[in-house]
Amino acid sequence: MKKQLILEDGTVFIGEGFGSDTHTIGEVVFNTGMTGYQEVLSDPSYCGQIVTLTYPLVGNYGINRDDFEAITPAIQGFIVKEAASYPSNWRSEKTLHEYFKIKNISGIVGIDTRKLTRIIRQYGTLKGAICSIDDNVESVLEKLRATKLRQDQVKQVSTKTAYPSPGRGKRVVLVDFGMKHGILRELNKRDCDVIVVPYNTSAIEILNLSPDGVMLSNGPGDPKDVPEAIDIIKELLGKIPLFGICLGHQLFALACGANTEKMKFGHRGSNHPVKDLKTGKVALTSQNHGYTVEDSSIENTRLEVTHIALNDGTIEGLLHKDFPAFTVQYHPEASPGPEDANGLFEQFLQMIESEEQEGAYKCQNVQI
Ligand SMILES: NC(=O)CC[C@H](N)C(=O)O
Repeated sequence: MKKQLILEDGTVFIGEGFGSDTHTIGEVVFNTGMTGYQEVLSDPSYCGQIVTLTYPLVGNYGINRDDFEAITPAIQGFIVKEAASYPSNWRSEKTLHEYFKIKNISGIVGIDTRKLTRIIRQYGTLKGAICSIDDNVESVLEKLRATKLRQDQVKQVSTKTAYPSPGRGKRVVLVDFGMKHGILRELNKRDCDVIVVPYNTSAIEILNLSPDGVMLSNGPGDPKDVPEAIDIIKELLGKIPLFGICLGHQLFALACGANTEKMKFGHRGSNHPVKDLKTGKVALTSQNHGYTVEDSSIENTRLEVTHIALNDGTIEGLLHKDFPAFTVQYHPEASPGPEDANGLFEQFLQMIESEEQEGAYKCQNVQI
């Protein structure tokens, strides 16, 4: 079935449909990774977004049972240049088309994704619709422009109930704002005894689980749409070691009095260079974000900028000057992408260890 991709600036692309035939509207964003499409399409941070990949060949190694970042994908649609009909890999169980059909997600193939990316880079992130070739462009455009994108994505993708992911090491409460399972895998790999909790779990409930440290996960949407999470982090700060990733980093910054702003087209890919300002070392990182911590807002806080993006100088890492807490805008768990920054999980565990030795952050005064 032929489909069209209509952008809010009026551009129309014609392509072939794959997956579900449902019409879909979302924010169109591009990812520059050359591999890792399965992790991208299942990353909950893309909730509400239609993703295009700049790399032209997609689906070559199929879809397997192991590489999901979440079991239920939250993306709104997928735009590719070429989707492999005959994947070749021993782990492959389905084609992209079969998977999208089962999950009822709309895809479009045969699109000039480089042209599309140039439009997004020039215009900024914009709304788009994937619909049937028979739909009237003017009426789709009218609907598209009138559509207000949802603001409750974190609520949509966060777990509804807490669950354990056991280990024999440090006890970590992982707050799920739309967690990529890669984060949980990295913690479990280091033998952490993890309890994953919903995004709106109160600070008291978290502390009553007697964690040694708290992780703030990645997640979709604008951090300012989750004020309850900002309040929870404010309460946790200084009581327990904290480590935040991506949305967790942005929420932490807001909780510490800094500000966040929307970027023109964001950072999404697995090849973003980030500089550690202390060591001068550069790591290649996996990224997926459309918001950033505003540079000038750091001045009046107790935060120190530890990392910056080499492509545009935006903030990529923060450290609290008074309390054991640090966060990064990029993804040390990779999935997909380079593992240069993987050591941050060790850094988190070392931070917990040294706080324990000092005996400073044993949760005193917590009411049960
Ligand atoms: N991966 C993430 O956690 C993304 C954070 C936030 N939703 C953004 O787009 O900036």
